[in-house]
Amino acid sequence: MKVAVLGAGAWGTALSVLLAAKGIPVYLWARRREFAEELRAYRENRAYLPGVALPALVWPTAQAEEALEGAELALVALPSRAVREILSGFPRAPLYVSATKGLELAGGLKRMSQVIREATGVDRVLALSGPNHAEEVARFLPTASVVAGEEEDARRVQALLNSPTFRVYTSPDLTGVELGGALKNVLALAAGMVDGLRLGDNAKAALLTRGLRELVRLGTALGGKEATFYGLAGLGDLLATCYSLHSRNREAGERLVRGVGVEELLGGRQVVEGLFTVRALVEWARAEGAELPIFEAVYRVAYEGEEPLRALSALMAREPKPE
Ligand SMILES: NC(=O)C1=CN([C@@H]2O[C@H](COP(=O)(O)OP(=O)(O)OC[C@H]3O[C@@H](n4cnc5c(N)ncnc54)[C@H](O)[C@@H]3O)[C@@H](O)[C@H]2O)C=CC1
Ligand SMILES: O=C(CO)COP(=O)(O)O
Repeated sequence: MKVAVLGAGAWGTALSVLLAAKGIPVYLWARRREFAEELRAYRENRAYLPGVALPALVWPTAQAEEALEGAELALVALPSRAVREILSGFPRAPLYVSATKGLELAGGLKRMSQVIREATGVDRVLALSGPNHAEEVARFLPTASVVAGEEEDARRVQALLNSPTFRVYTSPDLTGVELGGALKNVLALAAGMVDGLRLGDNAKAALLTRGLRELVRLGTALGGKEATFYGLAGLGDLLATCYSLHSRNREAGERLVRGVGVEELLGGRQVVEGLFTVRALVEWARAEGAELPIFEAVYRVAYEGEEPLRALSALMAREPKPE
């Protein structure tokens, strides 16, 4: 058994640690040769997941052939904007699991499993998503997650990843599981804005509850199942992200209200997926005429320079209506 993990950021590293702890050899692919060498030398990902030792069974490499040759599956933990380009040029794996949380706008909104399928020509693509901060998973704190896709493959991946500290559920709702993971990142930006503005717990609860409603409305319109959005990959991940000090999306929301520009956040070392997702989503929604007031408000603050308080006041001033 050999697994390739593509992407040596926090999440790819945490998943590698998890698999290695189960005795499974992992080839962890990093984009830069010097970085793969650094990982091998220090046996620690000092840039993205400091303080966690890399087990001997994790072999960092920058060579795609070495990572993928003979691998039974590839776990994709790349930033969403890199998935298509990177996988297009790589040798194929028989089975892919997307651990990336994002959306692409290219001739319509695409989920990461669709991007992987298009880039590789491989149909067997699943998604792994849930309330899963890498910092906690890699330290073996109790965590639950969902692997979604075709039943037999989902069961296989469940058996591969499930461990005493990482409980994996299966789901047939690939669309819903992927959308939950991508859309909650936008609400985490909004949560960070509320935190940064010190608007209080009531405001945050209201925003997230109404945001969840918007997420469910959009997610079901895009083909996800309502129940999925109230499960681990929806509400579960929304809570973990919006109330966490680990979350890069929540933190980016705080930084936006402190006046940090979106270009700086987009160009940062760590990926802030919500900023890419909200851009894809709002461009799509405007073209389609879809109404997404909270997602729109996040977009206007991030990309159109609207004052965050003004955007929130506009939400409060909408026509009163039944819940
Ligand atoms: N960090 C976490 O707790 C979790 C992250 N995820 C998802 O996993 C994906 C990866 O996130 P993290 O591992 O947290 O990233 P990270 O922020 O820790 O690191 C970014 C990684 O992306 C690489 N990178 C940057 N630009 C690239 C490019 N153009 N091509 C290839 N690689 C590039 C960097 O070298 C680095 O390895 C994201 O979609 C994220 O939403 C999902 C669950 C948990
Ligand atoms: O998806 C995550 C936890 O489930 C990580 O969230 P951030 O990308 O905001 O850190």
